[in-house]
Amino acid sequence: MSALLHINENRVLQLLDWDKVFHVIEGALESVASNHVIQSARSVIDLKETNFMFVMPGKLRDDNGETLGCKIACHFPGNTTLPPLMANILLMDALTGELQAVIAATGITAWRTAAASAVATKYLHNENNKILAIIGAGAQGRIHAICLSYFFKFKEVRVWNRNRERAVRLVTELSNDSKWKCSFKACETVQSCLSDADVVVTTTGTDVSIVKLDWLKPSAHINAVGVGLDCREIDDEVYKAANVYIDHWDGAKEELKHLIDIGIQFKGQIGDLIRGSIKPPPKNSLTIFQSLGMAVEDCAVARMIYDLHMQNK
Ligand SMILES: NC(=O)C1=CN([C@@H]2O[C@H](COP(=O)(O)OP(=O)(O)OC[C@H]3O[C@@H](n4cnc5c(N)ncnc54)[C@H](OP(=O)(O)O)[C@@H]3O)[C@@H](O)[C@H]2O)C=CC1
Ligand SMILES: O=C(O)C1=NCCCC1
Repeated sequence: MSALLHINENRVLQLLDWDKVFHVIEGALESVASNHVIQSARSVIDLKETNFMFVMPGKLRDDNGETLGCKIACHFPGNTTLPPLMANILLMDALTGELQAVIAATGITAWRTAAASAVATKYLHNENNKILAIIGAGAQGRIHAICLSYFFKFKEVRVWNRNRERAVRLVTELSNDSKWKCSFKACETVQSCLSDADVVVTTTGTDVSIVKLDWLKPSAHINAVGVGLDCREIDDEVYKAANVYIDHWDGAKEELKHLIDIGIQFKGQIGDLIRGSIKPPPKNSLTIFQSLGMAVEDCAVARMIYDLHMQNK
């Protein structure tokens, strides 16, 4: 038996790199479409008092061989000093099942989710000098603003948040960072944030629809990141008008029943677009990447972190 390794959050954040994460996430999305993965929809346990536990096991085969892992994510929204999402990944030897490492995964969850949106944006709206609108300035809103600004050269990045102070704080943080060449703006309303926006990210998970069809540019691309069985942040009319893509069918069948029930037919998985096994949507059409998050994204990034940690000890 080898000794169990723990890679903590600080070490993970030192090793995360946007180009590397983008590469492994693009590979993981593609592997899903090529049937090189084993995973299911996540299982969710309601711990009451608004706390939840999510369990996400998966196995994938990629350039690095076979990777087996399981993320356990606890969402405790009442946390004050700790982040609301506390996640860890158990990484196993794919041949024996032996536990190799426990890897902190709060940062990994944020980065892999934003990278999946960046991959979807590459395949559905690969343009520079545009306007980005971020709806929700929590962990996902913040990391999406950073990740998408890194990969696409926006001329303006707008942020709306229910509690406006948080949007202003994020905009101040981003404006003070000299590596960004675009302008950042906190918006008063969702409508003003969306007006003329080319790329939109929704990250509130709210059960009331706050994104309306009339407020969107007809050629906008939306990365819909908020998830949960009650999540309705985007109005049904938007889904009806859009070409909708998902990350994985197994998750969609479980967690997007409300969209299936109103007749939404998903065009395919992002991995199918990457493989070229489905046609891209018509240019200038409204598109949605409905992200759910996948175990194999976590496994792929955990494996990358493990390998980098071992090479740079
Ligand atoms: N697709 C994927 O792979 C993943 C999706 N998620 C999902 O992304 C969403 C955001 O997660 P995360 O950023 O980590 O969470 P945070 O707790 O960090 O942020 C939550 C955000 O949602 C806003 N919000 C909450 N309730 C409402 C409401 N009723 N109306 C408007 N805004 C609201 C908050 O605003 P305020 O500041 O005013 O409270 C805040 O901006 C969740 O739905 C989560 O399940 C998370 C991880 C991966
Ligand atoms: O994909 C994930 O990871 C999560 N999604 C929803 C909320 C918790 C973690």
